[in-house]
Amino acid sequence: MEKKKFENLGLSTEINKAVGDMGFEEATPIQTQAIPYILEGRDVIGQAQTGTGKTAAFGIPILEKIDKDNKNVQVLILCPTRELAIQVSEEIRRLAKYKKNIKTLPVYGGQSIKRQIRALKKGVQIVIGTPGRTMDHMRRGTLKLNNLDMMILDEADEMLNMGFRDDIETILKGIKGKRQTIFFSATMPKSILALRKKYQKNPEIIKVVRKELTVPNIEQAYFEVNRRNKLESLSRLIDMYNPKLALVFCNTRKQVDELSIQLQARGYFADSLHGGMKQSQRDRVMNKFKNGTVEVLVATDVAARGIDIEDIEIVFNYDVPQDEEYYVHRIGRTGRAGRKGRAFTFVSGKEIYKLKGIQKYTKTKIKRKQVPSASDIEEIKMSLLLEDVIEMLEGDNLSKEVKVIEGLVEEDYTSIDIAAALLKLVVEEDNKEEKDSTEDFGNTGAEAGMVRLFMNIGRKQNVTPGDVVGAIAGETSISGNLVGLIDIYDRYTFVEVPRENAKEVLMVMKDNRVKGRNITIEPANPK
Ligand SMILES: Nc1ncnc2c1ncn2[C@@H]1O[C@H](COP(=O)(O)OP(=O)(O)OP(=O)(O)O)[C@@H](O)[C@H]1O
Ligand SMILES: [Mg+2]
Repeated sequence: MEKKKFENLGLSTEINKAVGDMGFEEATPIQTQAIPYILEGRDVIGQAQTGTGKTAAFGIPILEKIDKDNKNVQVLILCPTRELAIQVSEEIRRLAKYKKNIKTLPVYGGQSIKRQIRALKKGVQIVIGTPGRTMDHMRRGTLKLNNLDMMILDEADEMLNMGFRDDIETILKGIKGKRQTIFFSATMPKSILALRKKYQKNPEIIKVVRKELTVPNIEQAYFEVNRRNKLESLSRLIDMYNPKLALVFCNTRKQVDELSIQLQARGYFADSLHGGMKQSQRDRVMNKFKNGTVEVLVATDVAARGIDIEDIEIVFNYDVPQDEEYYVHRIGRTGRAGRKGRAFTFVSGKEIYKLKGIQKYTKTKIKRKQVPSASDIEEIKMSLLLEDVIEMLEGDNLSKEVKVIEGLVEEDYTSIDIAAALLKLVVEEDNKEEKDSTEDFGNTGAEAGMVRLFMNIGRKQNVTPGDVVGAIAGETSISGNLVGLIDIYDRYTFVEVPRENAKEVLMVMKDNRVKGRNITIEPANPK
């Protein structure tokens, strides 16, 4: 496919420098094709696979076109989720690093509107917003779009979906005069293309998808599992592949919360992300996921589109997605910018038909695989270990170690026996470590020195976090030290307590002694 050096796209030195800092060597095909048209002022529809740099494909030309002496809003970028608005605005800021006097601002719900209003007043040229909050600002008159030159719909098919369409139309109606309109997405269903006449003039349609809609360097597989075995299957696959980060999609908020609690109880560093959470909580979880404190993020489709986190090595569809497009976007959270990735889908009962539909739509084959047994996992761990050994044999200087082994060989041991003994030691050590960490109160998803205890507070009572804290404090000696309650999800909750007090709190929970304010607390024991 056509690739080009950025220097040959006729861009400013500021942009070329920024792009170099970001480590981009060549423009991707969508960038090569879309940038010249956008610079020309044409309306564009761009479709390219997930993770192929669509953000910079519109970000670069808008930065080149901004009039930096004009402090009014010249560009509006609309995104379907808050996390995506934040991310797109960060990417544009990186691209604008050497462009002086260009101000960008993300505006989204859940963040203080006053702060956004203050920032808008100071003069902003590029606004990146979610539809709801953008409309809110337009109504208040704090976002004026009479100088707008360009409007971009990132994830355009989602934005023009029924759910968002009224908002988008209201926004469009509020914009007067000339305007360049640009749509980008990895999926462009026909129903959306049919709408283009309504919103665009003579658009250039750029399509750089190949035969299949999904990215070829993502290994796609499905597992036929009984609903009851999903959790165990997920745990085994995570243990087997040991991904740096994994993203697990469920279809409902309730399922997200339940699963993330069950994973935490099994000792995984897991957490939830969905639209029912407070924005501050969503931000905290996203940051923890990006820095690796959370390794397994369980999410609804709020995380399906656009999110770009390098270390996501596996995407799981714990539930088969409702829409075929969503399959493409969900699995596209891995295998970005040419990296490899894996996408595993759990299928139970009749869902196999949905999977057939997905394969037809994406024009890809999803292979059937078996969930590994416990002994498979040991074997696979061993072979992964041997891969590391081979890598070391090829790359590292081992002369010091070689000398030690030579000493042993002189004592009449064969090098094969020595290697086997070392392998056994490493595997045993590895298993021991795992056991230690599960005995350590099972679930330590917390910061250093803190332990998270998982509990079942019972479904019947209407309990508040205060009730639980109060109840535990009343029965233990650590009232002052009880640090926090991480929310109540349905009938489950966590407390974070200092490590040295964990045993005491756990004992109280185990004995089921806490009956303060009519609450029964016990350590939960999910299957
Ligand atoms: N020319 C390039 N060379 C290398 N990396 C790039 C290039 N352009 C963009 N990237 C990086 O590739 C990653 C994916 O880019 P981006 O998020 O824009 O993908 P996308 O096409 O919008 O995907 P999605 O459909 O999932 O939204 C980002 O980390 C981005 O910084
Ligand atoms: Mg994108």
